[in-house]
Amino acid sequence: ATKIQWWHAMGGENGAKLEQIAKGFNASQSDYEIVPVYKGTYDETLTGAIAAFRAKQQPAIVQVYEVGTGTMMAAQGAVYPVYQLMKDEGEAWDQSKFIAPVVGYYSDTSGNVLSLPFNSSTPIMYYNKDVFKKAGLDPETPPKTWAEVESFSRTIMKSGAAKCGFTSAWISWIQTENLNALHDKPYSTKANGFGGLDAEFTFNNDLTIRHWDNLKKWQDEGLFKFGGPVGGDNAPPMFYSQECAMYMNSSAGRAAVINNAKGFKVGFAPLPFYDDVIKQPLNSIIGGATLWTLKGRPEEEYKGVAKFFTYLQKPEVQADWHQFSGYLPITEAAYKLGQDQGYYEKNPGADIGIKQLTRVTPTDNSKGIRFGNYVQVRGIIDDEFAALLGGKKTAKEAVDSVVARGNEQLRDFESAN
Ligand SMILES: O=P(O)(O)OC[C@H](O)CO
Repeated sequence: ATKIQWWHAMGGENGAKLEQIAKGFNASQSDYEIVPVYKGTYDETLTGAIAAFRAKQQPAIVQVYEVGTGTMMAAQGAVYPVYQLMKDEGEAWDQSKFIAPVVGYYSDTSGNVLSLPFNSSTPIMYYNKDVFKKAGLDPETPPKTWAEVESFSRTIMKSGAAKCGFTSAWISWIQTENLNALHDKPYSTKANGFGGLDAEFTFNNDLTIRHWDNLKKWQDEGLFKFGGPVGGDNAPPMFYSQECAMYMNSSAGRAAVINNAKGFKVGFAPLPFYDDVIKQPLNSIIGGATLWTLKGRPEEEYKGVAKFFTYLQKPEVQADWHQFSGYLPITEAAYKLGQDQGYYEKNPGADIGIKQLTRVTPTDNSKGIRFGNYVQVRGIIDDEFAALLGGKKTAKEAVDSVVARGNEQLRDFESAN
């Protein structure tokens, strides 16, 4: 069989499941063998794939997180657009199968989806129902607003039910990018970067500054515990050990929550918002990743890639992956299959992400973001957030600095492309 490398960034429960999916495809035919290779975090996987391409060592398939989309789209000589691949290899391709927010996020200016949607997510809030009960809070009523997150956290701590109110993974994705989308604030000019490489960041607005300032104050009071840079790997254990009562992370944290949050009941809720800024928050934006096909591999591999991509779109494969991991059902058929199976009734909260993502028609501010060099910008966000938490900068200084340094990255990318 022709071997086809699939570089990916899925560790833990979801990584094991991804390997099963590859095995499922390999067992379904004998011409091709998909070989999954774990390359570390999303930024390590993307950086590694770019280096490999330059060295002519690239895999046929690489999983790239949503914020790497701008970089991949600009790398025209390196990527083989999925719609083109499927056409060339005679495989069926119908973009209307995918849910609208996914198509919107991954289409080029002509409306073509360039990479295969595979694992789209959106951030949600997980909370410990037992701790809520112990603190005298209603376990069926999670906080809706940031004011409630603050007051519930204080109640929880004062009652001794838990040591910390809340933690969060991904300060960049959840507490900065999604924060602005939910409140209908532009993240940059040019429709959050969808309108061109000459976009400039503008998210150093009152909302971001106020929120970062609150996070610093809440940290100092002990209500909030920082989960660490990049994805915030320290956040999940603080929730599993019942140290923090609430926890914001990707909907795809679900599999690990189910596996690790032992001995207490978990509730699922939408992300909180500031109700004096917006009465009803907009949709959250998607995260997770898509599968990009890279050029320059032997011709026979591409037929196998196309067949594998057809396999991944099967409703039963997609629904199984979604239900196991917490990634969204990214095709309408996979969502419907789950409904017909009674999955959402049997698993309350499993559809929080999809509902939050599709609750309104997205505006230019909530459709997503698209920038080059965004791996670097995420690094700058983490740097400046650390400076804020360490008391070296005020929230305004930190956020202004992210925007100034981030804009340098955008200008570098613009001149190189
Ligand atoms: O944890 P994931 O896979 O849902 O991804 C989270 C963010 O989208 C990464 O940018």
